[in-house]
Amino acid sequence: MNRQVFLNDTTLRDGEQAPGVAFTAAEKLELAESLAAAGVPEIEIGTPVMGTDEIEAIRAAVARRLPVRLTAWCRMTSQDLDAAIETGVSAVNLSLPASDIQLAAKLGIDRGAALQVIEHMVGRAAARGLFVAVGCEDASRAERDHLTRVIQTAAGAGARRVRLADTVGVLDPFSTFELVARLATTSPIDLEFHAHNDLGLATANTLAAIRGGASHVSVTVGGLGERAGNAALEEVAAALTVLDGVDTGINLTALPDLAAQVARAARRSTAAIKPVVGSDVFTHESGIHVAGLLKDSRTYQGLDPAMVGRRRRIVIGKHSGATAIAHVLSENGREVDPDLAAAMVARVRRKAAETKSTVTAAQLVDLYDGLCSASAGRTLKTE
Ligand SMILES: CC(=O)SCCNC(=O)CCNC(=O)[C@H](O)C(C)(C)COP(=O)(O)OP(=O)(O)OC[C@H]1O[C@@H](n2cnc3c(N)ncnc32)[C@H](O)[C@@H]1OP(=O)(O)O
Ligand SMILES: O=C(O)CCC(=O)C(=O)O
Repeated sequence: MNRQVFLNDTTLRDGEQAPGVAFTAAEKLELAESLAAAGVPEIEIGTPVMGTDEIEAIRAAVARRLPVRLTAWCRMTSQDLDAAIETGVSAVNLSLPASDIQLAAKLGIDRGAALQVIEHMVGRAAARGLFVAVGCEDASRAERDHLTRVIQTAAGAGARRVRLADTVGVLDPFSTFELVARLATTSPIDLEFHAHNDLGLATANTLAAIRGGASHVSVTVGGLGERAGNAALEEVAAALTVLDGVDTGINLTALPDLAAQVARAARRSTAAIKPVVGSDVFTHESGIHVAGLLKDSRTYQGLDPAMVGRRRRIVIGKHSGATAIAHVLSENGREVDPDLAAAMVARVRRKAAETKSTVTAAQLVDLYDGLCSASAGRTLKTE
């Protein structure tokens, strides 16, 4: 794909909306600095209307003059916009529901009234010299022609971008592509897609949105966010690089540390199998895989760990074969006697099954030395 894609990281806004997550002002600032250092071009920094603490935290981030756009999330109300203006940010995302379900239940207004609110509030924010994005909450369940009218109204009033949110995570990559492609053909301004991961499709939908014409996508570190979270920054950045050759400007090698920093501040652990940043995603145990990898790493490696600042790791366990065992033993000063290889595989398998764990290098050496002694004893007896 030959065009630029911009990541809007919302770890500090939607990420912090994850249950029980509460970043301190200092953590918010440190995370904003790390995100900027990693090359993220835009950060949704928070929700000013939450009160003075949030306003102060955002103000502190603004004062750092980081080389990123800091955007404040606002409902489409004067109260929210005024709070955002107090923070000193240069950009706001003014959000209004787009679906009939949310317009009726939350605000008690219809589509026509929603368009009037957009025209008025976007005009007000733009007149203050702010970069204005309009957030269409629940766009995935909105009537399509209404979305087109929202985009036209927002653009006419001075908005520079419209964000289409799959707020409850009900799109799949096909419906995402269809939605975004349809709107992109007539949109006079940039489109952003904001995914949620309720069905495990956030990253896939984000990639589909980009194919459909979205120039911007919302992401969070580790996918942290409401309910099942958002599209993970590290997954989207790595996938765009590996699959589409798109340079997002993100330093991929910074992602593991960034994920650890967010996990610490969020008091959340990172799953071992979490793509890109999980502890085990570049670790191999299966005999067939290790034997292949040792000949050519491309056999079982779709993402080069070095690309994201990680290293391949080989461990010994229930599924190890003779090649892997010989390899690890050789690294630990033992050259395996070919006559003992099969017996060694059986011993390793038994040990791993008993301990329900991997076999450490020290344990492996012990097992091998024990096997050698037993074998030497048998030889002596037969002589
Ligand atoms: C999908 C998303 O992620 S949306 C973002 C969600 N983020 C948050 O909720 C941030 C944290 N929230 C808060 O701190 C508080 O809810 C506040 C400060 C925003 C509002 O607090 P309160 O005044 O106590 O309102 P409360 O939380 O009870 O209800 C939300 C109100 O916002 C209104 N509202 C919701 N979305 C919008 C919108 N886009 N535009 C205008 N009003 C809206 C609701 O209708 C409701 O109004 P009501 O009290 O008249 O019914
Ligand atoms: O309207 C927006 O800006 C997006 C809000 C959001 O986080 C969502 O709808 O999931």
